[in-house]
Amino acid sequence: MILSLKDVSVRLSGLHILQGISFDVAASGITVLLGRNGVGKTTTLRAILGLAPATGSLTFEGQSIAGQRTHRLVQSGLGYVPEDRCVFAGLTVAENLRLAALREPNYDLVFELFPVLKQRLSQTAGSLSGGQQQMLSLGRVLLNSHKLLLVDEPTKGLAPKVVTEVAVALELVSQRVPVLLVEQNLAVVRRLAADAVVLASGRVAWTGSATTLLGDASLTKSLLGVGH
Ligand SMILES: Nc1ncnc2c1ncn2[C@@H]1O[C@H](COP(=O)(O)OP(=O)(O)OP(=O)(O)O)[C@@H](O)[C@H]1O
Repeated sequence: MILSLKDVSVRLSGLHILQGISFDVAASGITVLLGRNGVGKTTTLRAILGLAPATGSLTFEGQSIAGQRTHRLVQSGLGYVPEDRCVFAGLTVAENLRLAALREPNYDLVFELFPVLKQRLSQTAGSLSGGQQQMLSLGRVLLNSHKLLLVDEPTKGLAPKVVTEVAVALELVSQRVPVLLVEQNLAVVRRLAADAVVLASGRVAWTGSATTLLGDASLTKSLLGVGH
């Protein structure tokens, strides 16, 4: 495992959003974090990154990271792709990438994974399709070497064909770097995820293989409230 949470709690505005959650993230492939709307998935990612005030134990590569400042966590190898596709709409693809680049950016990797970005370097990011913007968002993080990526709902609001493109992109990314993925689209989860963690009412309600979870219709319905 690369990341471990033990008894992590978060209170926001007096509400006990995460109530002592524990789970591990595998050192390779994709671990998917699931749960109904508002259950605390984004808050979990924010707690890992030091962006939400958490108590409990957080261990990254065997070292405690509880209470560490966000910039230190990023320096030590945590990458974050937030839900809102943080691209600068008025800047070109090349400019977006240049702004994200730290020491020794790996443009070759980004262009190998997402050739479309190389073809559209001089196009403004705002005029890219939703899927292309998501690839730019992932590309901006992948320019710099990370040991674990936290990716929040990358397929949200995308058309079905584009969802598949982003899923393929994530699959390629996960061959290079492990990913903790928040994803609501169960077809994407089925395609990508080896391990699943389900949150419910601020707690971990289930952990196991995504295939097992999605293969059990009544479990999926009771945990996620959806049939499939
Ligand atoms: N800064 C905040 N102050 C107060 N409450 C908050 C704050 N941020 C989030 N919350 C609440 O915490 C709960 C969990 O939110 P969070 O965004 O983590 O859920 P989520 O599982 O990612 O939801 P979704 O699937 O809808 O994106 C929600 O009820 C939300 O309203």
